[in-house]
Amino acid sequence: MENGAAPTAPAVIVAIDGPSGTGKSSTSKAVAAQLGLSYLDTGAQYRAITWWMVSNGIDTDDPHAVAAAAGKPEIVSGTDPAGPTITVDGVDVAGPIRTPEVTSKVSAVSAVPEIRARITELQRSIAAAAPLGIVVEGRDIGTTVLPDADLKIFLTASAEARAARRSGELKGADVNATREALIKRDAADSSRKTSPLAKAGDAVEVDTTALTLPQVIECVVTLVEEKRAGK
Ligand SMILES: Nc1ncnc2c1ncn2[C@@H]1O[C@H](COP(=O)(O)OP(=O)(O)OP(=O)(O)O)[C@@H](O)[C@H]1O
Ligand SMILES: Nc1ccn([C@H]2C[C@H](O)[C@@H](COP(=O)(O)O)O2)c(=O)n1
Repeated sequence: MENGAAPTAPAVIVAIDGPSGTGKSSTSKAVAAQLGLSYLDTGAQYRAITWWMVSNGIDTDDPHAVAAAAGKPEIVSGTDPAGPTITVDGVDVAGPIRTPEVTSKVSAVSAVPEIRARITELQRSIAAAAPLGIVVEGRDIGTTVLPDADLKIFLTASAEARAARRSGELKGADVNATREALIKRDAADSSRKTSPLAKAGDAVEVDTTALTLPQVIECVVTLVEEKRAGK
C-alpha cells in the first residue's frame, strides 16, 4: 500500500439458511464476531412483525388482514453480533418475540407475500449498508434475499439432535413434543408458495448432527476465509 495502511478485505456477504434448531443463530453470530462482520437474524424480524400483529389484535390466520397491516409497524434490527437488537416502533421486543404464542403463529404470518416483500426489502438494505460485510441467517437468504451472496451455507441436523438442543434450552421441555413442533414448523416454512425454506443450488451443505458448535463455527470461518482468498 502506498500510504502504508494495511489492505482491507472487500465486504463479504454470507448467507446461512436451514431448518429450525440447526445452529444458524449461534453459528452466524460467532462467525460474524470472529471475522468483524455485521450479523442479521431475519427470523427475529418475522417474529417481530408477528408479535405486532398479535399485540394489535390482527387475526394471524387471515392472510388478507395480515397483508393489510404489513406496512404499519417499524422494525429496526441492530447488527452487532456481540449484542444484536430488535425493536418494533421503538419498543425492545427481544424477549416477547420468543414466546410460544409468537413461535406458533410466525409461520402463518411469514407466508403472506406482502409481509415477505416488506421484510425482504429491509433485509437487502441492511446487508447493503454493512461496511465490512455481513452474515445473514434465515430460510430464504441464499435463494431469494441475497442470491448473489459470496458464500451460501445450508445447515442441517437430524430432528432428534435439533429437538435435544432445543429441549436443553427450554429446561424441562418434553423432547418428543419439541421434535413434533420443529417438524411442523419446518413443513409449513418449506411448503409456502413465496420463497420457502430451501437450499440454494450453489450452497454448501453442512450436517451439524454430529458436530459440536465450535466445530461448525470453525468450518464456516474456514469456508469464508477460503472464499476471500479466492480458492
Ligand atoms: N452443533 C451444535 N451442537 C450442539 N448444540 C448446538 C449446536 N449448534 C447449536 N446448538 C444449540 O442448539 C440450540 C439452537 O441453536 P440456534 O438457535 O443457533 O439454531 P437456529 O438454527 O438459529 O434455530 P431457529 O431457526 O429455530 O432460530 C442452541 O441452544 C444452541 O446453543
Ligand atoms: N428468512 C426467514 C427467516 C425466518 N422465517 C420465518 C419462518 C420461521 O419459522 C420463523 C422464525 O424463525 P427463527 O427465529 O426460528 O429462525 O420466521 C422466514 O420465513 N424466512
